[in-house]
Amino acid sequence: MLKLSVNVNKIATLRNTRTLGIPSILHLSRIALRAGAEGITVHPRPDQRHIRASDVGEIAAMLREEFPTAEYNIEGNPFIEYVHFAQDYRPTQCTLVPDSPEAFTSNRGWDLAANRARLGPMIEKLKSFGCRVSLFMNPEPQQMKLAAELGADRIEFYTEPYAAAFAAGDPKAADDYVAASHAALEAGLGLNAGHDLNLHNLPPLVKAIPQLLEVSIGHALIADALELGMAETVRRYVSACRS
Ligand SMILES: CC(=O)[C@@H](O)[C@H](O)COP(=O)(O)O
Ligand SMILES: NCC(=O)COP(=O)(O)O
Repeated sequence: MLKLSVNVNKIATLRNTRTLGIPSILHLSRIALRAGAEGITVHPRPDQRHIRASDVGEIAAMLREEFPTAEYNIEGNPFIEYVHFAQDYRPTQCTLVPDSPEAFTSNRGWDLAANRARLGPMIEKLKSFGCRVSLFMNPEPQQMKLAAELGADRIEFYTEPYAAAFAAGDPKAADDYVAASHAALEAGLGLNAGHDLNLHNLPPLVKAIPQLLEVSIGHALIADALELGMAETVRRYVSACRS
């Protein structure tokens, strides 16, 4: 069954504009998990623009104590601090992403041939911590065999191009992903997907690639949560104004 991992980066983005601790990442993660999400994803970036080092540990402790079957997915370029996160908190899954520290958001998958000397030992180290390792990848069938040879358990398709093509009405939006999924499955890899997935583009992707194991969704999900919660919230504030 396809699992949903809720990416809470954007909750931290809002929280970080004040020093009040609201919205609370822990509280909203609990709500997400109680509503049926199977996991929580964070992407702590070196500049701590959203998720802070302290969040990574606090979420790990909360999941361990309150939701022991939930999956914890930590994404990032495996610089030294990332490795410490994996070693200290033992997430279910390490998703390795090749983004530069100053990148606006994740914007590409790995070039495995160019990074094999770094990734091979890194994957081995992360797996020695008991973590599943997933590589963030463009839908490129020719790279899948090497992903498996480097020791990855899964790949996560970088779905921004799919989301953009879908939004533009391209009927072939998922075709490259389907081709790459065949190569990945053939190589023995599990399949995840993420980036710019939303309520509209997710169902056709799942239909095209029924073998998907996990999607991690943040930006659109948090935006939808604001929209779907706005009317009730305003009703309560109006009522508070009249009380
Ligand atoms: C790895 C990935 O696809 C990302 O979507 C990422 O986790 C989002 O990061 P930001 O929230 O920093 O844009
Ligand atoms: N791995 C993708 C992710 O965690 C969330 O991406 P987005 O939904 O914030 O674009």
